[in-house]
Amino acid sequence: MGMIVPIQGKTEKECLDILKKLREDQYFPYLYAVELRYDFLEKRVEKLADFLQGVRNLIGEKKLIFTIRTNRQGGFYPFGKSYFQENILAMESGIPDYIDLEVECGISGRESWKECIAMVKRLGGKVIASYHDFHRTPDLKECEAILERLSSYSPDIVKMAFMPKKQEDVLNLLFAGRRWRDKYPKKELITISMGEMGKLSRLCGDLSGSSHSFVQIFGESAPGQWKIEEYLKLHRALSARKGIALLGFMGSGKSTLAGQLAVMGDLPYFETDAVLEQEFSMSIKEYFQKFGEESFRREESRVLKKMSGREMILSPGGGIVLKEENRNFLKNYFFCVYLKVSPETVLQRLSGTKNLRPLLQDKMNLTDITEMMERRSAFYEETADYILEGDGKSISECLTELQSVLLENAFFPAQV
Ligand SMILES: Nc1ncnc2c1ncn2[C@@H]1O[C@H](COP(=O)(O)OP(=O)(O)O)[C@@H](O)[C@H]1O
Ligand SMILES: O=C(O)C1=C[C@@H](OP(=O)(O)O)[C@@H](O)[C@H](O)C1
Ligand SMILES: [Mg+2]
Repeated sequence: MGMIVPIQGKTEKECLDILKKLREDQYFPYLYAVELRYDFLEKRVEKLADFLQGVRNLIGEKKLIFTIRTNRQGGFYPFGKSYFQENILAMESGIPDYIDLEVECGISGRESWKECIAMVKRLGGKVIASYHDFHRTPDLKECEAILERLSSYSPDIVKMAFMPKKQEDVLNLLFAGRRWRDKYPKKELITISMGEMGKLSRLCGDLSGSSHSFVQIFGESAPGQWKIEEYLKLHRALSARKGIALLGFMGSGKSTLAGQLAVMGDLPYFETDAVLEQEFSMSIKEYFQKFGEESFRREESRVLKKMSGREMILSPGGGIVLKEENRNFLKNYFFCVYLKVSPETVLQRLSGTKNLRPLLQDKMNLTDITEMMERRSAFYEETADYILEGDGKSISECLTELQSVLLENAFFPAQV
């Protein structure tokens, strides 16, 4: 789960000062995004593009969420026509990555939201369709209906935050999110049960399907937010997904990158192939010759199932995703990165290698590699939490990208 820090300065200068402090903070590399709560500003910003550029200069490549929380949904901005205008103006600067748009469910005016969302997208922005109630939690059925209504606007992220009055409220919200996420596994979701009672909801995204959590460094923007240092520790302890798995076709660089990543993160490193080679005292090539692929796949799955519950870097064989049970296991226990490369890259990297893959023995040509890759690529994509486009990137470029993705998803070991 990626951590998002809200910025709530009352003036432009205060926001920029907070961001300067944030940039120097030891936890800055761990952030997924910074949320600028525009409604906290006491005065409308005259030169919004300049202000946002100042923000961007301070946060570098971190994602920026521009949020105007209105007085209808727990914020300070008076709802009206200018709500849409300010959001569009912000996006016209081309600087925010996301615009948070409060979507009113069950009232007329759907067209205004649709228009605004279309405009944000046309300007190159992404949309978080959000819905908050700081006083209550709707029942399970209504939570589910709200999620459907929010997703009917085709936003990039759906966000729902409610205040619980009883324990059941927390569970209902989480359950509604879980069901929604199972229905739309590739869509992103943030579900929050607020206050002390709901604090667990901010930590258990693996269970509830929630992708990100708002945390505090300089004070909370909504009740129940964890302090970043608490969040990092607790999330790691509670999450079933403790490992990091590198997936991809033969030659995509799994073994190479996993080995180096393990050193960088001081983590144990496992290769399903190496475990099997040791167990059977023979190379993978010899195993294929003696026992065939079917037997190899059985043994490979067996070894994989032993790899849960520990922090580690895992480099499985490229064919691990062929079995559904393996894909599910990987999704449940690992943050999965798909190293995506073209058939040309595979051919170039594996031609002349001593470690000849048995499945490519008579197939070291573009046509056969392409065909085999096409049979697998949907499985890699389905299993991946992140896709790293590897063509043309050096090993060290891949490592740098991997490290920041893992930090931003609270997966790399805390060095703080
Ligand atoms: N980013 C990269 N750029 C260039 N060569 C690479 C890169 N990553 C891996 N390689 C090389 O490609 C070959 C296959 O890499 P390997 O890690 O064994 O892949 P896999 O485990 O996915 O089959 C090795 O010779 C390795 O040095
Ligand atoms: O893709 C595959 O089916 C295989 C990939 C190999 O590992 P690498 O992906 O590390 O080459 C190895 O497990 C075996 O030869 C089968
Ligand atoms: Mg390998």
